[in-house]
Amino acid sequence: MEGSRTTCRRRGYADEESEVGGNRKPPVGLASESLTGRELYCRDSLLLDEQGVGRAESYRRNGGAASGGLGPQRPRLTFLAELPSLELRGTSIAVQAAPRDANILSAEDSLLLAKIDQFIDTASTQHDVDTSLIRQRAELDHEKDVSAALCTGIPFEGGEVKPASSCPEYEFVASNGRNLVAQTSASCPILSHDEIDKLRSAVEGYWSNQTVDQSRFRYKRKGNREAYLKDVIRFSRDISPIVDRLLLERVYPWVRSAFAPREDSDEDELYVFSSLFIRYNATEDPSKRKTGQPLHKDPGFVSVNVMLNDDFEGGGTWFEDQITFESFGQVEPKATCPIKPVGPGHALAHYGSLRHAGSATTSGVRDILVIFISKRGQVLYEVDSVINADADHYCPSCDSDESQLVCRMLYHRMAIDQDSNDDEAWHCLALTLLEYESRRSQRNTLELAVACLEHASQLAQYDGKLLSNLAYALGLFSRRLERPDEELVDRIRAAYQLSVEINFSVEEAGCYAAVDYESACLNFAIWLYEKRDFRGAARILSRIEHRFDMIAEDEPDPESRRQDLRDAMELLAYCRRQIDA
Ligand SMILES: O=C(O)CCC(=O)C(=O)O
Ligand SMILES: [Fe+2]
Repeated sequence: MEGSRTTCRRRGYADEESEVGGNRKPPVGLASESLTGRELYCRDSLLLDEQGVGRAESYRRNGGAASGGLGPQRPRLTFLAELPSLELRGTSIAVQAAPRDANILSAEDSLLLAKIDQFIDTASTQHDVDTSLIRQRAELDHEKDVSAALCTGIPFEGGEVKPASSCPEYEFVASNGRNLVAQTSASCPILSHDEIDKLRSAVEGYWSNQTVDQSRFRYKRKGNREAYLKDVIRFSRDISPIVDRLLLERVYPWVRSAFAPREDSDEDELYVFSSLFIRYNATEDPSKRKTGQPLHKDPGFVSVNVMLNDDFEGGGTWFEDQITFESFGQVEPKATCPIKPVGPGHALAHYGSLRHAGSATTSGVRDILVIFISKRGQVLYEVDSVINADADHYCPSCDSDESQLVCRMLYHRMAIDQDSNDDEAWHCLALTLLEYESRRSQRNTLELAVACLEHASQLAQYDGKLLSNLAYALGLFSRRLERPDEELVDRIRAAYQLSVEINFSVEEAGCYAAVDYESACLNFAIWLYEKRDFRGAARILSRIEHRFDMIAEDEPDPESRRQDLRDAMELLAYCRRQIDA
């Protein structure tokens, strides 16, 4: 749940003034900083931190969902297969589907990884970083996760192979032609009405027993709540048999059948890494901004999302893969319609690594139970998510910012090792390289970062944030060239354009993407302004002209969003004056 990759933090590496057309001055009235505000999205924590909790909890609080591709586990580094080709021409991008179910790299990608390894190797020697400690720590963390899950009393799958009859009937909801989301069939709810009633009243009891609102999710709205399943069980023991039955007789057999043919090993055993009741409450939301979750990946292997009621409007889960290139420019139901289970007691199940969002509940209250299923033996399964969440303080032994950055690079590199199709691992690695580059300019760092971003964009064709960062990095790259060629300029334009359209589609689907959308528009416009394309810049900026009213005070950082919009409006006014002149 929660968290996701929404946050944008201004990064300090874009201090250049415009050099286009000999105009080295910012436009009248526009502070030079605002022109340098090309942001790199960073995927660090969105949620408040707290000490002394197990990782499954701190994960949610820290916004670990922001990150790590925790997809199906695959063997470590294997080589050679085709990755999709990304062609950017004009403003359209033609992409072939990524072969997600193979952890395989082309010779070219292996070469890229070898260069990255060499880079990290040199940097860790320079900064005296002990890379083996990092690996050990990740393994230890995994052991702690499993022990913490054992302590909850929530049952693990066990070794016994269940009869086929115990698996609920289900069908796949095609997502871009691939079988990635399953839903239970109409005749086969996984919870009865009676069970739902018991679970909901246990949660209500748990909540009403809390003297203070303990919710720690930053995206929470007034009236929204969440509760860990394990805490609710501790509060109300009589729901234990319902949970046991749900997991042992329904959820585990379903996840097995749909996503995980059984391997012959204990290590393969499924367990609940974390599970939460979530209440989206649109009736108490004073901002009327509705209530949902921004795009994110989940921790673990497969997520099961159980519907507990249906007397609300809006809501549902929306998957980034529902976007198609054909859908831009038109409101296409397939792209904008979130998926809902067929009724209360029914569920969706999807790979945790499939980026998704909770679409806004527009009226009433929507209750769901989300269950994050992991595999016992996947030592590094959570590496990337936790690193994303904890990147800045994961390595207390690092005594400098640079050595921290080297640690982060290594973490992301480990995540790629584990799942070479983890687009966010490539993306995060690129951002870390860029940050390192901004502190310590070193040959080839920018090139490596761009190559990682390109690679990530082949794996995740519909990631608006990624495309904006790719365009930004390519922009940095092109400034270093004496004469950037047309093709590069076209690529930057196409990536920005696509980022804007994708973020627009995400909003159309009822999901929160405001900061991403506005930043993509602003960054694109700044780039166009630098090219003295005032009309183009004005066209893009006019898309975000009337959005001040959409900012609510309970957003994570309303002031920085307001500042971005102010900058955008100043630039828009300047561009319009240029057009009129
Ligand atoms: O609201 C939804 O359906 C999405 C929930 C979700 O993605 C989560 O809790 O991780
Ligand atoms: Fe989720």
